[in-house]
Amino acid sequence: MNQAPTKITFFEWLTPLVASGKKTITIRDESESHYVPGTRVDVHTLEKDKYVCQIDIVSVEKIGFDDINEEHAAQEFIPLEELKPLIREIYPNDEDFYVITYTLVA
Ligand SMILES: CC(=O)Nc1ccn([C@H]2C[C@H](O)[C@@H](CO)O2)c(=O)n1
Repeated sequence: MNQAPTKITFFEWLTPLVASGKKTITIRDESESHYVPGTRVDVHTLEKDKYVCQIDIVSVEKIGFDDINEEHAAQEFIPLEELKPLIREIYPNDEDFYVITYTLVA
């Protein structure tokens, strides 16, 4: 049986939003969707693998690209008109994504 992942990376420029508790979701492709609700995960920067903080995974829910909306943007703490192009840039060929909801560990 596969183990639940214990680490997630974010672009360095996004990590202050995660560490402050302002950003409460991330939208990833299938390859990064295997987080398990109820587990605790270490946040690192993607670029330098620097430890940032810990988060608890709340839920992992499948979503289509076209269904990403203002509510997701608010939870991402990124304007929707920036969020959707960013996701397209990271994942140019995907239509199905996963909303990973988490809480910051104090
Ligand atoms: C390896 C990789 O893809 N890392 C990612 C992917 C996405 N993000 C952020 C960017 C947006 O806030 C959301 C939407 O995908 O997640 C990231 O920080 N690192």
